[in-house]
Order: sequence, then C-alpha cells, then structure tokens
Amino acid sequence: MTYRITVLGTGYLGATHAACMAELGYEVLGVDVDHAKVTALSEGHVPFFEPELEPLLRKHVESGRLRFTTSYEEAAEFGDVHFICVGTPQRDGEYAADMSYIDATIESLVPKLTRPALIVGKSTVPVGTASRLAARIAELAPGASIELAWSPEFTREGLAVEDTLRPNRVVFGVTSTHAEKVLREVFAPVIDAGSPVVIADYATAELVKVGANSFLATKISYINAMAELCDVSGADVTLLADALGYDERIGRQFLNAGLGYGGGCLPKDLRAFMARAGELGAEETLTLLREVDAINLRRRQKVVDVTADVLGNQWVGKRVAVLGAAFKPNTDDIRDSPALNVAGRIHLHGAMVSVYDPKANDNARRSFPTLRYAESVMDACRGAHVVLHLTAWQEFRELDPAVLGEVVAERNVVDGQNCLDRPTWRAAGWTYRGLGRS
Ligand SMILES: NC(=O)C1=CN([C@@H]2O[C@H](COP(=O)(O)OP(=O)(O)OC[C@H]3O[C@@H](n4cnc5c(N)ncnc54)[C@H](O)[C@@H]3O)[C@@H](O)[C@H]2O)C=CC1
Ligand SMILES: O=C(O)[C@H]1O[C@H](OP(=O)(O)OP(=O)(O)OC[C@H]2O[C@@H](n3ccc(=O)[nH]c3=O)[C@H](O)[C@@H]2O)[C@H](O)[C@@H](O)[C@@H]1O
Repeated sequence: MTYRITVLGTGYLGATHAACMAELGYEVLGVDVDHAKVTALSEGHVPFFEPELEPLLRKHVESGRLRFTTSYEEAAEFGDVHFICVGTPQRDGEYAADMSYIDATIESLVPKLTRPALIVGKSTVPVGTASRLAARIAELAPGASIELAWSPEFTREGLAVEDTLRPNRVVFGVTSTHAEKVLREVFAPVIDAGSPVVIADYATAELVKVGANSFLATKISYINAMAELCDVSGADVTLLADALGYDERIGRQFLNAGLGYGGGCLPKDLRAFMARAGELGAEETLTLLREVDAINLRRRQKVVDVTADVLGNQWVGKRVAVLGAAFKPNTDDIRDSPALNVAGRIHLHGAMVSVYDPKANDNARRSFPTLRYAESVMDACRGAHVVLHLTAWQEFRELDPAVLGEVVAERNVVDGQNCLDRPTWRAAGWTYRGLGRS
C-alpha cells in the first residue's frame, strides 16, 4: 500500500523529514504555522543551512511530490500517516520541555480527520507524553480509527539528509500490530537497506531518544572532566581520548574535549530529562544528569578564564577575534551556541569582540546584535590581541597561521575545539592554548 504523508512542523527536523519522505517515493504535504517558512519551502528554498537538503527539496517540490501548507484542513484531508515534528524547546525559566506545540498539533489535526489515520510522533518528548496524547486523541475522536505511534528521530544537523535516509536504527513505539505494520511499510526502503528496527512500547521509545542524547552529553562531559585533570597534570586530553577510543567498548566518537556541547537538542533534552526524572522521583538519574550539565556549562567559563589569562587579565582596550558562532560546524544553527555564549561573556567584560562564522553570522546578529560581525576570518582577526577558535569549521582548521599572523596585533590563539595543528601554529610564532592540552 502506498501512503500519503503529512509532516507537521517544518523546521530543521520536519523540512528534512518531508524532503526525505518524498525521496523515498511518497507524496508529502508539509504543514507549518509559520507562513514565511511555508512560502520559502514552497518555492524550493530551505530557510536554514543544511548541506544536501536544498537540492533534494527543490527536486521534489518541482516534481509536485512535495508541497507545503499552513492548513490543517488540507493536512487532515490529504494524509494517511501524519508525522509530528514540531519543536519541544526548554520552557522559559524552567528545565521542563514546552509541550504546547505538540499539544496544538493534536488539537488542530484530530478533530478534522474524517478517515483512518496513523499519527507518528517524531519530536523529542518527556517519557509519558505518548500515552497522554493517545488518551487525548480518544477523547477528541471517540471510536475513530486514529492511532498514535512514537518514532523518535536521531539525525544530526549537518548530516541530516544522510542520517534520515540511512538511519543507524529506527524505533517504533506502538500499541498495536497494525501501527507496526504501517510503520514497517512506510520505512520499508530504509529497513530493506539494512537499518535495524526496534519495536517498543511508548515509554521505551521515548526513553531511547532522551537516553541517547543524555549518553552523548555524558560522554562529552566525561572527557571534559578529564581535560581539567590534564590541565593540572600536564597531560594531553586529545592523546588521552585517542588512546581511550581504541577500546571498542569506549569508542573515539564524542570524546572531543573543549568548549562543551550546545545546540537545539543536547542541552534542552538533558534538562527536560532532569525535570521529568525529578517529577517521577528518579533521583539517581537526576543526580547524574545534573553533574553532566554543570560540567558542560563550566567549560564556557573555562574558555573565558584562559582568554583572561592570555590577556594578562586586562579586558578593556583588547580586541578579541571569535572564529565561529554556530553551535557546531556545517550548520547555521546558533541555539545554545557555546561560541556565542563565550563571545557574549567577553563582550560584557569590556573587550572588543569581532565574530566571524561562514554560515551563522546572520542568525547570530539577530540574537546578539551588540557584537561586531566580520565578513571574513581576516576581517575578524585584524588587530586582535587573541584569536578564539570556537566552532570547528573546516575553513578554520585549514587556516595558515603565518598569513593570519600578519594581521593580528598579538599572536595568541585559544583553541576551544582542540583541533588546530598545535605544532604548525607554534612554529609560526603563536602562543597556543588548548583546553586540557596546554
Ligand atoms: N534539529 C534536529 O536535528 C533534530 C530535532 N529533533 C527534535 O525535533 C523537534 C523539532 O526540532 P527542530 O526541527 O529543530 O525545531 P524547529 O524550531 O526548527 O522547528 C519546529 C517547527 O514547528 C513549527 N510549528 C510550531 N507549532 C506548530 C503547529 N502547531 N503546527 C505546525 N507547525 C508548528 C514551527 O513554526 C517550526 O517551523 C524537537 O523536539 C527536537 O528535539 C530530533 C532530532 C533531530
Ligand atoms: O536530538 C537531536 O536533535 C540530535 O542531537 C544531536 O545532534 P546535533 O545537536 O545535531 O549535534 P551533535 O553532533 O550531537 O553535537 C552536539 C554538540 O556536542 C558537541 N560535541 C560533539 C562531539 C564531541 O566529541 N564533543 C563535543 O563537544 C558539538 O560541538 C555540539 O555542540 C545528536 O547527535 C543526534 O543524534 C540527535 O538526533
């Protein structure tokens, strides 16, 4: 059977999911409440930077297989399978996730459905959400053939198309064999290509997602705690991570020490998990995650402290070049960006901060308008007393320190990502400071 698919919420996750579902051969309708986003997507334009997404989107928009709308009536009429991809951000002033967008999708869609449907949650949610929504669906449409499943998403920004088309696993949280059958059919192309399938209850499916992100965050905070020890003992955290990573039980990925993690997911998912663990009385979970978060946040101050040390604790009159604004390379996403957080703190100390990012300058300017934004690395570094390398873009890794040395006031570099070639920079006369590898 071929299904018609809607994707509710077309941000980073939903726009990618919609284009990839079209690539798998389905007719897809993307739905968003943001008119400007719907207009841009309908014209084949992705309103954010994600490698490989725009050509894929344009191809399917032009063929007519992929359309976008703001109308839930149209979505209800069109779809057999409805994917929920709206945001679940941290609530203002709290750790818990804001579930209002998720709730709104159910309230908008379900009363308008006139034929059987499977609603599939993909957004990241606190454990217990799916059973709560299933009960709400039964209230809104008693007796109707409307089912709910939860299938969390594990894509990484910057690699989202590849991750969606070739996921390392698919997880289906279901309460019926019918829902499992539909999902197996919808995802048949990826399952047939070798992605393992995990069939689970709602709660387990929800926990796989937050469990995965919390584990990744824990791994990063672990190596950052080791970086602190390396600083005081003279060891090198990069070498340590390489050696640890050869043990397959540990693995080298997510053992890069530095500025700590950021982004629209790891930080807020960890905090939402903490909030939920607290509500459910899971003290051990809460204790562990609280430390992971605290270690992570201290990394930002650590970069500020190292910079202060390099500048002889003099901020006023000093120029600081910040290379990077996105929370990681290959995206223009600045949500909870460690780089911008550090730039903001240094600006508040009174130094003159000049930020450059290959893709995220515009987003950064909108959120941090008081910082100065440069058009190039050279522009950012001109006259700088210290250069901070805070987002590991390839462009920054390939910089020639001898050339850059010609424009700065002083040859000081703080490598917040621990990935510049230290010997090359030192050979070019720079004072190099890493984090956990001084
Ligand atoms: N960004 C990513 O790579 C990944 C995100 N996730 C999860 O996916 C969810 C979405 O994240 P992002 O795409 O990053 O957020 P986002 O903020 O980029 O996109 C959310 C979209 O939902 C729209 N929206 C809000 N209310 C709506 C409604 N009632 N109906 C239709 N659309 C509505 C917004 O206008 C926005 O376009 C979150 O739960 C996140 O944790 C999971 C895996 C990867
Ligand atoms: O739930 C989500 O939205 C997604 O969150 C993360 O993906 P993403 O936020 O795109 O970014 P990551 O590649 O995980 O990086 C997160 C942060 O950790 C930092 N990081 C990563 C690896 C490392 O070794 N050290 C480190 O500090 C990165 O610089 C970045 O700030 C997960 O990796 C995805 O599996 C998940 O689907």
